[in-house]
Amino acid sequence: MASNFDSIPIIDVSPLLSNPEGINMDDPIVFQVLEMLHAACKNVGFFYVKGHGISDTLVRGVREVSRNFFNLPLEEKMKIKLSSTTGYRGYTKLLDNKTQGKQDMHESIDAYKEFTPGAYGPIGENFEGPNLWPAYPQELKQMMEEYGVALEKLSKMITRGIVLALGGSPDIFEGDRAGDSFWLMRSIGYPGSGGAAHPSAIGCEAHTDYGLLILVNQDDNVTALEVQNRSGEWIPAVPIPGTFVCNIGDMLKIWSNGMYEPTVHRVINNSSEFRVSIPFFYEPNFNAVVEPLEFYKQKTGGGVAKFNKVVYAEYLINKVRNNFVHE
Ligand SMILES: N=C(N)NCCCC[C@H](N)C(=O)O
Ligand SMILES: O=C(O)CCC(=O)C(=O)O
Ligand SMILES: [Fe+2]
Repeated sequence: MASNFDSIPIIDVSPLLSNPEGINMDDPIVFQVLEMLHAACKNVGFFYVKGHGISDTLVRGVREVSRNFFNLPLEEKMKIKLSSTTGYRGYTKLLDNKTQGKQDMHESIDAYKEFTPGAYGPIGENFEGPNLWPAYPQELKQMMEEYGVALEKLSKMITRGIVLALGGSPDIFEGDRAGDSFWLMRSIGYPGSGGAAHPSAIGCEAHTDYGLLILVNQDDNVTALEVQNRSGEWIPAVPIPGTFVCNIGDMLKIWSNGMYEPTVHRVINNSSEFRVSIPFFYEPNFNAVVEPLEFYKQKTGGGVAKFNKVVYAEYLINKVRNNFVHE
């Protein structure tokens, strides 16, 4: 559970990425990184990731190109409108996103992992693609696709680090669990309070995220993401250039039998600037059956499962059906 943290730790993950053969547990520097990952997941549920190896050009580029898209006239943006008939892929205008039943002061483009129609059975039909990309800026599709590949790899390595920290098998989340992650990436635009929004409008209502691990690529010049500690105080995730803000999701709580719990967070853009952020949601496989793992049951609660199992696709569709004002 979140402690009374007053800041969000910064973790340099480069030692986890430097060995192409895998993570070298005998390296004392690696060991230190793993300890930090465990402590951050356990006490805060959030940490900054630096030393991730993803080029600044790509990280800034996807934000700039997304910003150029959000600057287009609404009519143009609505050409790629998200609905229940587009597999929940595409653009959603201001106030049409809902979090915890409240309308959010943000607009977004959602892109999920693409899959062959039929591959996930009847429930999978809800999410059948393809992703919808705009004609302008024409480079958005290619940049986001490159970004998705890079972020999936990074998420996988951080997830391995979290498991290794307690001495688990590094591939515990591979295969049927998250080896074929049904990831989502969202480009999000939050108007400044001088713009379309009224002052202090909630950009994204307080919530936890659904999946395994989330990496947020946020603008450098606006502080808007806030993370709640145990006393209920909101701790700002002040942008640190060159980092991602990483947090854990609901499914990691179940898999880890409560060792790690997601932390409530929200977004309020009180600045006069339009803010862009791009969370990458690293999720279980679409059809994953998520239940407390033996390894974590031994580490928590004396081998007893504290949570019932969940089929990720069912959990997801129940959430997503309530995420939009219009379909
Ligand atoms: N597949 C996933 N993870 N979707 C999460 C999107 C976030 C929706 C919204 N902010 C909410 O939290 O309700
Ligand atoms: O924009 C952000 O910084 C985070 C957004 C978020 O929490 C979400 O979309 O789940
Ligand atoms: Fe979130």
